[in-house]
Amino acid sequence: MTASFPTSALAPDATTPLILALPKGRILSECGPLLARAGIVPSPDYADGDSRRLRFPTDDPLLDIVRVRPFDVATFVAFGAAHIGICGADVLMEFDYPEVYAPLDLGIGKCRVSVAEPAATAGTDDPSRWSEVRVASKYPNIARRHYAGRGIHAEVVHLNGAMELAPGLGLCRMIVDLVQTGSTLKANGLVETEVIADVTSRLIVNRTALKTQPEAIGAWIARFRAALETGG
Ligand SMILES: Nc1ncnc2c1ncn2[C@@H]1O[C@H](COP(=O)(O)OP(=O)(O)OP(=O)(O)O)[C@@H](O)[C@H]1O
Ligand SMILES: O=P(O)(O)OC[C@H]1O[C@H](OP(=O)(O)OP(=O)(O)O)[C@H](O)[C@@H]1O
Repeated sequence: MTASFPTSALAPDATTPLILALPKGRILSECGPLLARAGIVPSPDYADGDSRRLRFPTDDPLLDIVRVRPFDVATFVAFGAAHIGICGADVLMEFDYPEVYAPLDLGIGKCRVSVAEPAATAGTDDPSRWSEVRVASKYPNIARRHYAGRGIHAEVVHLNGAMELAPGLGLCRMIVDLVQTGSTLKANGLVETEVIADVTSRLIVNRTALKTQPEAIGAWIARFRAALETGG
């Protein structure tokens, strides 16, 4: 997908802050220590769970943080609304934005994108004979690409959560979803049958911003790299 974006955010003057997009939820809590090691000190209300504010200054007048949904981080960065971000490789795979460059694996948010199906029927059919399959997923592009690679047309039912219910209720034959411990699959009578990709969170940057502000953005990449090295 190609993002065409306004260029105003990409070539700010020397006093306009860069914008770092962070994902709400589990990655945000996991990346706290990394942000601290990178020397990023958000304003105090950033930690206030009740605050409805979405954009926060930091102690660096040239860096602001925006807090967005995990799935939207790549889109904010691809369109140049944010210059830098942190998001899961699952999200990068799903959107596949050419404008997004992911220079660093942050090693947090480990999980995998997998295919799962009911334990009762797993292995009872030969998928190489299928021409189509109905799959429920929050990742329609990943799911379609995965099956297309095997010559199978995937009809994807797009769900945003509780995917594990779908096969048992007759909505689909399989699901493509994130698996970490496997406990959600187990609790819902499903088994993981294929791993499509291993996932960790990445530091991402907008390619045009990197070209127009190589020193500022390059310095942030270097700070995150150093923070990873000092974190062991
Ligand atoms: N067990 C897991 N389940 C889901 N996501 C995980 C897991 N482990 C790591 N992650 C990472 O966290 C990201 C999603 O975080 P989280 O589950 O907090 O958000 P979400 O439920 O997808 O968001 P939203 O509230 O917007 O629906 C994923 O993109 C993935 O990279
Ligand atoms: O293998 P596990 O450790 O059980 O983790 C996997 C579960 O975690 C995610 O859901 P999440 O908790 O984000 O809830 P959601 O349905 O709101 O996305 C994912 O969609 C799985 O349901």
